[in-house]
Amino acid sequence: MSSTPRVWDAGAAREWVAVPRQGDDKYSRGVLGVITGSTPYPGAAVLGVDAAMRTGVGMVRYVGPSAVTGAVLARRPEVVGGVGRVQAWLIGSGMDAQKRSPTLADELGRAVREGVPCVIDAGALDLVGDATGPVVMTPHFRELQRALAGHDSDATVDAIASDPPRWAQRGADLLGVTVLLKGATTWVAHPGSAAISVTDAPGWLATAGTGDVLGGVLGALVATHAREIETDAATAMPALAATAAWLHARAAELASGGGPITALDVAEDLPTTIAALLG
Ligand SMILES: NC(=O)C1=CN([C@@H]2O[C@H](COP(=O)(O)OP(=O)(O)OC[C@H]3O[C@@H](n4cnc5c(N)ncnc54)[C@H](OP(=O)(O)O)[C@@H]3O)[C@@H](O)[C@H]2O)[C@@H](O)CC1
Ligand SMILES: Nc1ncnc2c1ncn2[C@@H]1O[C@H](COP(=O)(O)OP(=O)(O)O)[C@@H](O)[C@H]1O
Repeated sequence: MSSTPRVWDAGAAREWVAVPRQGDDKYSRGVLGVITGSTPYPGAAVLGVDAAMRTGVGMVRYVGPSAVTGAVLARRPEVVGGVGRVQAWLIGSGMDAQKRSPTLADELGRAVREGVPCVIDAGALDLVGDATGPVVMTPHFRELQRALAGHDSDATVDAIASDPPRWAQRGADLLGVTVLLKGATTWVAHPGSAAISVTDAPGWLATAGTGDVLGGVLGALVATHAREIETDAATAMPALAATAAWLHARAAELASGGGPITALDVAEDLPTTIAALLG
């Protein structure tokens, strides 16, 4: 796609944050199903779920091993455990695709084949092609290289790092999904559309777990825009991805104030960031 990339800004982001309408209840606002985390990486589930709830969503249903569910509930008692009806899925953060149990493979397979929008991260990126609903995938450079390995032998980590917008677009075109490519600048690409950039995130964001927080933000935005996605997924999915990256960057800026941050700091500053945006 040769069109000039669009730089996402506050005006654009404001259009894609769902404010509860009078008469809404938790189900009409949207429910996010989450299958993230694992015994080696329980924190990824905690971070993503906390970020999703702080972005604003009717409810989160979490599905995972009992020890990880315990960690999620210890941080967020509002979460409901177990499978149920959802408007979107967030899957893959804090998982290793090489170590997937049959039970987890079954849960992930059912989620991606349900036809609802999916945010696919880290250890579930190999399932992008199995999804039957709209998908936004959220790789960093190494993860995009792995996802494209069977499609384009030129997709090396160095090549992706040297031209992220080109490779985000290539990924979107080859895989037929929205790609949010993480890095110092975040690039969002969708087949046949101009790329979007999200700039000016603080370098302090380069710390463990901030990608898991971004997954939660995006999951909440997707779950609360089911109607818009059903009407026009090609517009909604890239706009929601860019809005998630924009909120994430601004929350990081607020949390940082020029100093170091942790991933949880970013999640904690999401409500204030959203309130300031809605102003
Ligand atoms: N709190 C949580 O639960 C968190 C959970 N997380 C979860 O972890 C999972 C894996 O995510 P990831 O991005 O680390 O995976 P991946 O792309 O395979 O990278 C591995 C590459 O890194 C490199 N490498 C390693 N150490 C290095 C070093 N010291 N210095 C330099 N290089 C080093 C290593 O290189 P090598 O050692 O092989 O040479 C290899 O190339 C994922 O599911 C994510 O969600 C994270 O979000 C964090 C918080
Ligand atoms: N140098 C940087 N400047 C600003 N943001 C960055 C920089 N490096 C990484 N990020 C952002 O930090 C997050 C890191 O996500 P990810 O690589 O998935 O880490 P993790 O797996 O530890 O959560 C992404 O949102 C990415 O865009």
